[in-house]
Amino acid sequence: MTKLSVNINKIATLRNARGGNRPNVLQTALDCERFGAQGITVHPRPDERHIRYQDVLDLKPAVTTEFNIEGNPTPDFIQLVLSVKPEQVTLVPDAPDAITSNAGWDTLKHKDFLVDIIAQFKEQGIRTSIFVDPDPKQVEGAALTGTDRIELYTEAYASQYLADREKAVAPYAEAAKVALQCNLGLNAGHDLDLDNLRFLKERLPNLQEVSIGHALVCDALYFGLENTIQLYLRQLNY
Ligand SMILES: CC(=O)[C@@H](O)[C@H](O)COP(=O)(O)O
Ligand SMILES: NCC(=O)COP(=O)(O)O
Repeated sequence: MTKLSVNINKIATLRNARGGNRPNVLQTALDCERFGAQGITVHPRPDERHIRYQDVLDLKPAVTTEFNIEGNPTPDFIQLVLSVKPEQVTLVPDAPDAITSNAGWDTLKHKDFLVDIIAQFKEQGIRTSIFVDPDPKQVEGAALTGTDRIELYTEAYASQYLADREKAVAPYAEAAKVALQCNLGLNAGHDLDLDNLRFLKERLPNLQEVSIGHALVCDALYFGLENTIQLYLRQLNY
């Protein structure tokens, strides 16, 4: 079964907009779990535009499902993750000023760097995942870094889905096969929503986890958070 990890970045965006503590990020994470989420994902960016490092420290003792921390492995990020020891860390090659995540790793060019970073996390019992495009060569390169899993960057799938879903999913299905052949665990995320999620899951039988935030929080404005999480879980056959 594919697990749903709710990314709560945008809850923190709303909280930061007024400078107070409403919505309460910690309480929202606990409510997401109570509503059925099987994981909580956060992406503390260097400018702390939404999730702050303090949020990560506050969440760790309270989250009872899988805690997934995403980010570019800067020294500060590495220190934060090693101090918190989440169930999973997802390494993303984002530039500090990126408006959002916009590319996967070049696992061939950055192999030595990734091997070293991944080993540091695995030594502490933290599962590692690295963000990659659906390119078989990059997936094969990921296997050489020692990572436990890859996360397929699904923006291209989502942007093409309505026009031609078979064409959109094809590279991801191929990348998923290569991941299986390389004994890599498989996650996926970015721009997944209630329209495109089920088809992706059906075509990627080894998909273990999706992390979804932006669309889910937007949907919750209309359907409510509990109902929205249930709607996403239904797309994953729960
Ligand atoms: C890696 C990825 O695609 C998302 O997890 C990312 O966290 C989105 O970041 P924003 O919420 O800052 O757009
Ligand atoms: N890794 C993807 C994620 O955590 C959420 O991405 P999005 O649903 O906010 O685009």
